[in-house]
Amino acid sequence: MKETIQKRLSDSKTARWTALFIVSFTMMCGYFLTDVMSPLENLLTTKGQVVYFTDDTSMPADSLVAKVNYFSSEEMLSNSLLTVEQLEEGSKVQYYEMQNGAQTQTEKTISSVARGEGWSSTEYGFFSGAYGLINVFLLMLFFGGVILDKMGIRFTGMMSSGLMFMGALIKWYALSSDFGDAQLFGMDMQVALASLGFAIFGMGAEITGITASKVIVKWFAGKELALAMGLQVAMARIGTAVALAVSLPVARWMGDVSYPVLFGAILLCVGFASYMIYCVMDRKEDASAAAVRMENGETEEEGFKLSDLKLIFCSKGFWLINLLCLMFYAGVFPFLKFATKLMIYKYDVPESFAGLIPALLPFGTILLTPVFGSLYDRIGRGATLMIIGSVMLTVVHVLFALPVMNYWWFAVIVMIVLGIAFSLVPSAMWPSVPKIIPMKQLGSAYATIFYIQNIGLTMVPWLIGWVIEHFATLRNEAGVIVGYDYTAPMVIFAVFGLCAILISTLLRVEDSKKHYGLEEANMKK
Ligand SMILES: NCCCC[C@H](N)C(=O)NCC(=O)O
Repeated sequence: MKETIQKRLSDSKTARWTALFIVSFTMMCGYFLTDVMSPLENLLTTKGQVVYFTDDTSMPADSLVAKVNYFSSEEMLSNSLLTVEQLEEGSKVQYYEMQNGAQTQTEKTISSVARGEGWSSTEYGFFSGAYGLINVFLLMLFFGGVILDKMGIRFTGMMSSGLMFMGALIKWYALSSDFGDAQLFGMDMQVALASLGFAIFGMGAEITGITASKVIVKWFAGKELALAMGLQVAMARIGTAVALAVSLPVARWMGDVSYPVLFGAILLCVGFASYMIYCVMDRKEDASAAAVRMENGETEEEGFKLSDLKLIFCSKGFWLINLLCLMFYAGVFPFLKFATKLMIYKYDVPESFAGLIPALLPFGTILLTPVFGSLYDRIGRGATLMIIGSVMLTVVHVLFALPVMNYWWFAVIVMIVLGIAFSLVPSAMWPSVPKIIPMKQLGSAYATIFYIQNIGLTMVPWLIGWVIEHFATLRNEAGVIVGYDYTAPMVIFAVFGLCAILISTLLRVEDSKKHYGLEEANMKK
C-alpha cells in the first residue's frame, strides 16, 4: 500500500485551530455590531434628552423639567434647583411628587445625560429587522452562497467582511447626524439611513457566516468538526454578550447612541484585516491539499455546478433543518432585540443593569456550545439535542409571557435556561448539515438555510415592534406611555418554539428513515 508522506496543512493541529481562531474573530466583530443597538431600545424610543440618576433610575428630561417647573410655578417649591441648562453630570435635582395622595420630596443626583432619538416602536422594529432586508428581498444571501461555491473562500470572505465594515460606517453616520424632519423612502431620514446601513452590514455578516462555516468544514471535516463549530459560535456569542453588556454604559458615558456603533465599526476594520491573514493560510492549505492529491494520484474534486442545487432542494432532511433554523432562531435573536426593555418594564430592572440579564444568554452559550458540540462529536444524539433545545425554548417564552413572577431573579433563571437551549440547538444543528449535504454544495446549502432564517430575522422584529406599539403599550388618559404589557409578544415567541419542537421531531423521524447519521458521533475512531 502506498504511504502518504505529504500532509495537508489542516493536518497540523496548530494550523487548523489558528485558522479557526482568525475566522471566528472576524465573525465575533460582526456579532458585536449586530446586537449593539439592542440595549438602546429605550433610549432610541425616547424623544429628547434622557437623564440618568446615580440611583440607577432614569427619566426623559422633559418630564423631569415639567415636574420641577410645575411645583415651582405653584410655589410649592420655593427655589427650584433645576433648569434645562443644568442637566449635566453631578447636578442635584429636587422635586415634589404626589404618591398615593401624599406629597413626597425626592432628591436625586444626575449621573449622565444622553440624547434619545424619538423613534416609535414600529420604527425600532423596522430598523432591527433591516439586518436581513437585502438578504431576503434581493436574494443576496442565496447569491452569496453561489458566489462562495463558485469564487471560493478567499474572495467571498474579503468581499463580505468589507461589506460589514461599510454597512457599519453608514449606520454610524446615520446615528451621529441630525437630519431634522428630512425623509427618505417615506420614512424618517435617520431611521431609513441607519436601516440601510444595517441591511448592507447584514448582507456582509450573513455571507461571512456561510463562508466561516465552509472554512470550518474545510479544515475540520473528519476531525473535531462540531467542537470547532461550537467554538466559532462561542466566540461569536462573546461579541453578542459584550454588545449587550457595554452598549448602554458607553452610550450614557458619551451621551449619544452612535458611539457604541463607532466602536463596532473600528472592530470590524480589525476583523477585515484579520481575514486577510486567514487568506494566506487558506492559500497554503489549498497548495498542500493539491500536493497530497498529486502524490496519491487523485484528481481534484469536481467544481460546483448550478444543477447541483437540485440535489439540495430535493432533500427532505435539508428542508426540515431549514424550517427548524427559521423557527428556533426566530425565537431567539429577535427576542434579544426587545429583551432589555422587557427587563425594564416587566421585571422592574433599573435601565443601567437591564442589558446585563439578556447578556447572560450569550455568556452562558460561550461555555456550553463547545461542550455540547464536543458531546455531539463523541457520542452523537444530534437530533435529540435539537428536540430538547426546542422544548426549553418554548418553556422559556411561556414563562416570560405569564403575568406572574415579575421578579428580576426569576428573569435571570429563565434567561439561563434559554442560554442552555441556545447552546443545544446550534451545537447540534450546524454540524448536522454536512451529514445531509456534500462538501461541494455546502456553501449553497448553508446560504439557503441562512436565507430562510433571515426571513424570520427580518419579519419577526417588524411584527413584534408593531405588536408592542399597538397591543402592548399602556397609556394614560393623556396618551402618555406609562408602561408595557409583554403578554402578546411573548406568546408569539412561544409559538415559534412549539413549531421548532414539531419540526425537530420530524427531523429525527426522517433521520431514522434516511440514515443521515444525525444520532451518530462525528469523530471517526
Ligand atoms: N445576530 C446574528 C445573527 C446571525 C445569524 C446567522 N445566520 C447564524 O445563524 N449564525 C449561527 C449562530 O448560531 O449564531
